[in-house]
Amino acid sequence: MEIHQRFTQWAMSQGVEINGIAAHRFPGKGLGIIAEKRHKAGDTLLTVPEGALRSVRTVPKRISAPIGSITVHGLLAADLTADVSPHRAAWRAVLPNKKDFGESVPLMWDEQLQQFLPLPAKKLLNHQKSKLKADWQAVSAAFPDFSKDDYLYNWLIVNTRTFYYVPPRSKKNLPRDDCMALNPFADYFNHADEGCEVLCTSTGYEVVTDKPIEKGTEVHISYGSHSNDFLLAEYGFMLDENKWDHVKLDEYIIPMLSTAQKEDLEEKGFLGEYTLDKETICYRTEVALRIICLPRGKWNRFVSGLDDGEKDQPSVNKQLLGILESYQDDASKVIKSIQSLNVGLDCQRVTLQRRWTQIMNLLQSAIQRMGA
Ligand SMILES: C[S@@+](CC[C@H](N)C(=O)[O-])C[C@H]1O[C@@H](n2cnc3c(N)ncnc32)[C@H](O)[C@@H]1O
Repeated sequence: MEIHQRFTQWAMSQGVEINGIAAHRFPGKGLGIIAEKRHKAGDTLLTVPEGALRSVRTVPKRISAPIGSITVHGLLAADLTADVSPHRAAWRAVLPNKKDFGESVPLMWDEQLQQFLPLPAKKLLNHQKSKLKADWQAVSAAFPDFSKDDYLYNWLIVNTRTFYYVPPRSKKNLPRDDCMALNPFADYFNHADEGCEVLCTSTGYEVVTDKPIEKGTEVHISYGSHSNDFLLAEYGFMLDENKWDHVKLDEYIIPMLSTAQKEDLEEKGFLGEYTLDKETICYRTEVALRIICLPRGKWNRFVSGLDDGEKDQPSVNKQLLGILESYQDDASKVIKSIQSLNVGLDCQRVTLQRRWTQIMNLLQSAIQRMGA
């Protein structure tokens, strides 16, 4: 852990204040943060001053000027790729390596394996691919000596380690995707579905405990209310216990709708985003299923709140059950296909199977709740 001690010293020299926590290796998670003493709820564990962040404001002109217009993500990745400064060597030394990303992040997987990601993860992946392509086009034109491999590595560093950040006194409204900064030492924190509070103030960041934490246990923050498909596509991991996990039923419901039904749903703002979580199906799904199985007048009364829909619930449930069962059949076929695949790494195929098993479990719980 010598490199971590060196980095910790360096971070403190940049004004970072660390209270009773340290970097620690956790199996299956890389590095994370461990409590070195007992903390009570409301304790400030970490303060990172504005001046220690790496953001759009700290990118030198010699990097930004030749590139011109580009996302903040793409620019920070270019800045990291060019960075050989001894000043930040201690920080570079504690970052994950290319092999870590190669195993975990779907963007690095064989395309044949990527095809087996659940649709929401695949959509995020496609978005990443087009963002990366545009960023690399702009950066490689300005810096033809950069290796694509190094740029991709740094692009993933930015993707997996930045915090939401709006530079103070920004004149223009940055798009959400561009609000990001690298945050030394804070970027050691791993994610859980609930974690310490991360406060972004005008002077920097603070991490404050949300509950008492025992000495020797891992301390988490929450990267957001993310499903496992999101965590997998964006960060290359999934949680076993994730209260925000859900599956989308759009692939099954939308093809069942006629053009007129889609138009009606669109007009009322209910087309798509049909979600099943650990406890319920969402109201949007109820509305879509009812347009399929009820006469138009009844559907209108339900949507306008004149009918609570109780009497028609059995027909809706029957419709839903059929959908959940065919989704289950498909998921079990996907798992079998992954088992017979010969591409990619074992750990990647295991991750995919784990995700599809989680999906099967979500579907099974919903079926059981319906009393089927
Ligand atoms: C901000 S970094 C956290 C520090 C990182 N673990 C490291 O080794 O440097 C985010 C990355 O940590 C890993 N990670 C975060 N939370 C995790 C968790 N609960 N389980 C497994 N890996 C996790 C993922 O690889 C993710 O892309």
